[in-house]
Amino acid sequence: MNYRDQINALLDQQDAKGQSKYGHPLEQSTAAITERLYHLAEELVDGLRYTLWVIDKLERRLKMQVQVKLLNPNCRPYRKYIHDAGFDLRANIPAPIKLPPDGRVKIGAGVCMAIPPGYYGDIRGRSSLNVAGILCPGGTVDAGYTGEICVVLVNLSGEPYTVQPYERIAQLTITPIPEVELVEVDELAGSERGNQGFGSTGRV
Ligand SMILES: O=c1ccn([C@H]2C[C@H](O)[C@@H](COP(=O)(O)OP(=O)(O)OP(=O)(O)O)O2)c(=O)[nH]1
Repeated sequence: MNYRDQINALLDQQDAKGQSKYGHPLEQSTAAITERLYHLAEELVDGLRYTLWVIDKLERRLKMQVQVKLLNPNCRPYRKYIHDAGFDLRANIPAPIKLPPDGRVKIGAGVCMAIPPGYYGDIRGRSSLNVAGILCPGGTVDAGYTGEICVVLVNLSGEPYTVQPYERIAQLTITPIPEVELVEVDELAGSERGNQGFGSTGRV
């Protein structure tokens, strides 16, 4: 019997006017039903909690765990929404840094990560900074690299840019790498594109 049926069965013990069908005084009958309903509600909440706990456990089984060591508690990699591709990396700097036009800088992100074999950390720009002309040329964090992750920024905005302490300056995705073996040959198998590249297909 589901909970709704159990509740209705309890209520059925009283007639439409609230009188007990079994001859118990009204107060006694109502108190007994209310108490039983409280117990049902407790069982329901308990069942719900357990279900959520099991869902969480099952979901964790699907997740790859990556060890993270924070060099600064303000630099925890940040993901605003659970399905975001990247974790934002922050500038681990105690004071603002001025980046002149055309200047470039390497900034520690205050975090080390043990990226598992078969994956790499792909450092990419944030669109908000890209559009402002503060570009991250990208970087590769190899599995096995345990030093501080650093971010390179280049100022192509034409104006000075001040990087603030703990500002989110780039993002890092954890990206799978296919197993690859390079096989040396004298000639590559032919293809339609051949050696045409660098704009050979035109602009439009
Ligand atoms: O933007 C970057 C690029 C690299 N690294 C770290 C992680 C990476 O595993 C290591 C080496 O990077 P990469 O192989 O790109 O540099 P390299 O110039 O080829 O140096 P190495 O001779 O150390 O491989 O430096 C960063 O923290 N940020």
